[in-house]
Amino acid sequence: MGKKGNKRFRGGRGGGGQRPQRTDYTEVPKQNDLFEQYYNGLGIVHDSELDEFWNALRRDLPNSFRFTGSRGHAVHVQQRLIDHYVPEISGIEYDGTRVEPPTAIPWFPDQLAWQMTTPKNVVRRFPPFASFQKFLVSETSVGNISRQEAVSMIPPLLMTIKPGMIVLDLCAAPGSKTAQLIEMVHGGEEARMRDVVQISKRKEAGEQIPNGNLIKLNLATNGQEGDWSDDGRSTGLVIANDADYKRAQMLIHQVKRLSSPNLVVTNHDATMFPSIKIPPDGTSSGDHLKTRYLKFDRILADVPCSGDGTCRKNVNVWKDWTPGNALGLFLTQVRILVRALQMLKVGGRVVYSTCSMNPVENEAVIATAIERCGGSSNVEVVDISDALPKLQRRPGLSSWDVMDKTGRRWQSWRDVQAVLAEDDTETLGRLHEGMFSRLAETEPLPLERCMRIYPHLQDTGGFFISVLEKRKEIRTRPEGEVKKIEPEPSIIAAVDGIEIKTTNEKDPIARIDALDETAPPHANGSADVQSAAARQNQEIAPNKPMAGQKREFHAEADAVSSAKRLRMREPGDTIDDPTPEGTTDRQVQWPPPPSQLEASRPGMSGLPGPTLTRESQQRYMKPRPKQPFEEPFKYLPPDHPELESIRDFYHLSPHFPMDRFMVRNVSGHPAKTTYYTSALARSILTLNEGKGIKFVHCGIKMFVRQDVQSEHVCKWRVQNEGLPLLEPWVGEERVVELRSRKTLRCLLKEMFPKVEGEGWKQLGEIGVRVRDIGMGCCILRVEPSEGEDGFSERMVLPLWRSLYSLNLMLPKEDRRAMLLRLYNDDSPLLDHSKERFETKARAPPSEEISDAESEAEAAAAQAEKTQVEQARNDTILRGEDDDEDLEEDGVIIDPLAGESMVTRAAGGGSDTTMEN
Ligand SMILES: C[S@@+](CC[C@H](N)C(=O)[O-])C[C@H]1O[C@@H](n2cnc3c(N)ncnc32)[C@H](O)[C@@H]1O
Repeated sequence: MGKKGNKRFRGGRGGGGQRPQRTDYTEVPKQNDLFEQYYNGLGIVHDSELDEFWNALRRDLPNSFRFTGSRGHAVHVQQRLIDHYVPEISGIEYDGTRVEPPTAIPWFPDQLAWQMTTPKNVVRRFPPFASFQKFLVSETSVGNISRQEAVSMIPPLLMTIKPGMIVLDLCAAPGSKTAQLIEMVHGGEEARMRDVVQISKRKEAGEQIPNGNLIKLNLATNGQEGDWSDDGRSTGLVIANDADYKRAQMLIHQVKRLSSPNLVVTNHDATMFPSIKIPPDGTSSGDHLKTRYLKFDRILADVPCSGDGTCRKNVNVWKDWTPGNALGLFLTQVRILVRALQMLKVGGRVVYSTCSMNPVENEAVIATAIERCGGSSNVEVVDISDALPKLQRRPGLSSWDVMDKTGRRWQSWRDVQAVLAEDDTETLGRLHEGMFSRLAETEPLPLERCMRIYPHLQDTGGFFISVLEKRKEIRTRPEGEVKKIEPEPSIIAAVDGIEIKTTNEKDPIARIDALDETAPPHANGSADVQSAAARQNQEIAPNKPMAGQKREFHAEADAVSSAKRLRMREPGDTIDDPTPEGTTDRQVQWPPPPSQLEASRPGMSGLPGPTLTRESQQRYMKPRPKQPFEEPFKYLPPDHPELESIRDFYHLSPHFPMDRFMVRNVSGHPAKTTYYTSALARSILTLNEGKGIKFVHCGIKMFVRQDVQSEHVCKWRVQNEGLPLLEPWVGEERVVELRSRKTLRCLLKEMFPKVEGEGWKQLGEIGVRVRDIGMGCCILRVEPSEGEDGFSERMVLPLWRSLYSLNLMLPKEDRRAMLLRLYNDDSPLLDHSKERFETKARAPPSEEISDAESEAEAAAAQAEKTQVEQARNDTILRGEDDDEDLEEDGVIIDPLAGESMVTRAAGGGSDTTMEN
């Protein structure tokens, strides 16, 4: 944990300049006439409930948190809360009344989410809470507890994710929902892997086990069906995307502790999320293998929104609420949802959510997106009334009115058109036909199947969720058909121009572009970096662009359109989809990769190309500002000498795949860190290299280079985050088994306990084993056992044996968290290396020690010193430095330090608020 400076959020999202002051919550009056008038008039709750509704919105939000990680592990941490802290807190009195202890959120499965009404500042400062506060801080810092608003936990629960599924989280930062998705994709993985190892060991021992039905033989998995094709490892994938690069980095930090090799993080505008190539399926079409693009089983569209449902924690909502906030986000929300539906498999589901209560951002978006996708025969609003039965909810709205930016209410688009005849475009600037309810239609959508959560129902924030299922491949209607009443803004006009042009084209590829256009490019060519909100503001800018500007946008957009056409004509590429061309997903890529721009220049491709102005060429060719260079992902050949040395030293089973290791540097040489990814992640990274897709993260650290003094010791030490995946396949030669609580406590508490001389005798049941095991990295395996001195939980930890001592290679914060949880011990750690080095420095040179002996000793001392430094680096890298980064982004490690875990940032959401 960082020690530098005050960890309380000081506002701002980095990027230089002065940090804004933190809002003094007591100073913001919780009152806003338009806000109250709009929702009172909408009738979203019965008149008799209105007082309760507004009173709840004005109260502070309870603190809620979730136990994270694999289910088995999360349950152990949760048990500590139940057994120890709940009884302890129940006895505390504050201000003369008994404190309410934390309670499990009733609708969340397995009691893995909790909430507490005691104010944060009381928990932080009132001494009787000190040990509970320490538990929360410690478990949060190591990632076992994640502070998350209760309603924000709902969308992933409605995604019905099964291990092995391909999942996309389109607006993912800061990542609290992504973390839930990752956990689901990895569900049951550890148990499956252990079973596979057991079975292969039994086979090796000569037992006759019939091939095929491994499930029947399972021990740990207890007959669980599912993701067995990769020796039990999860084959699923989570792609987490955010348009904001800094927030994408926050997300990476947030989910790092889950150590998923099945996670890929991208940085794109979701309205034009690029299509991702996957390997051909082996069937051929004519002379060529078909190019295939990734389609998703599940997509989460937790879109940027006005966030008025978060006013219990973001008090500025009271101050800043205007009807224009929602109106300004509508188009972006529709585009994101349409793009999600395009990328979905038939039978797959999109979960759309916002933390806004405004129907313009919710039901209107659902209806407009479904309409654009061809109606309810193509996309169904799923009935989720049976899901999460204990969750109090209200049905989606079927009719509503829309408040324009002056506060005037409109019942229907027809009313707007009537006034439009009088040319009142200034006031009505942001209204769109799609924002209005369609109750008058012959077959209205079953919007009551959407889910609305109001603050007074179960003391939460306000929230909206809808689950959509794709029934058929879709042909999206061009956005231009959704009429707007304002003068055409620049970019939209440009794209509409392209659409009209291309719709008349005979070329089917051009028609695909025309039919499927979901979002216009940005005026400044940096679509992916700019937030949708900022872009939206640009699009609805009332002023017409200057004529010159407009022409340039046409030229740029034409360039892209042409580049897309070229790309689709790559040799061997055919669209791998049985439905007619033009009806399905297409590639969206902005800006096009330089190679395509090269090819799109007149005369380069043999196809008619656009003429780019010099200025726009420069804009595409030069690196875009604020986009840090991402190191490439370079996979190592499985027979790379470094990998062979690893395989031999750790006696890795042949079942462990050696073709999924990669490094992140241009040379592709394993210099410092070797990462591991899932097979699908590898295919995606390699097939899409250089295609303009901005991958910003993938892979877990599996091995880190370590200085060693003996040539027989492997230079690659196992990282804790890679251990759960590797450990089942490591040979017994490098494993130390521990059974006693006392021994583990000693290893956690003491850094570098002595093994040399008689030191090993102090190390209990592992003493002889660690005395005799060769130097280098090994694995400490803690098996659960009955009895007082045993463990209820299985654990695996990296251990380093040097000539003199032994050391758990864990960051200090992990040691402390485990000591507190397993032993209720928060006394300081002991570092034996210091005293040993000091003693050695004081000792007079001994005449009896031979040169060879003293050389060996010096080498060993040096190795041990390196170990100490490495151990400290681990702590710094995973604790202090990261923490410093987080501070920059306004993330607070203290779990009770407010949901401003992340600062206000473009995007809104239950974890953030929209800046308008
Ligand atoms: C409501 S927040 C998402 C919260 C997140 N799902 C979570 O649970 O932690 C919305 C996010 O959308 C991002 N965003 C805004 N416009 C976007 C766009 N056009 N494409 C992708 N992401 C966008 C914002 O940067 C913000 O991080």
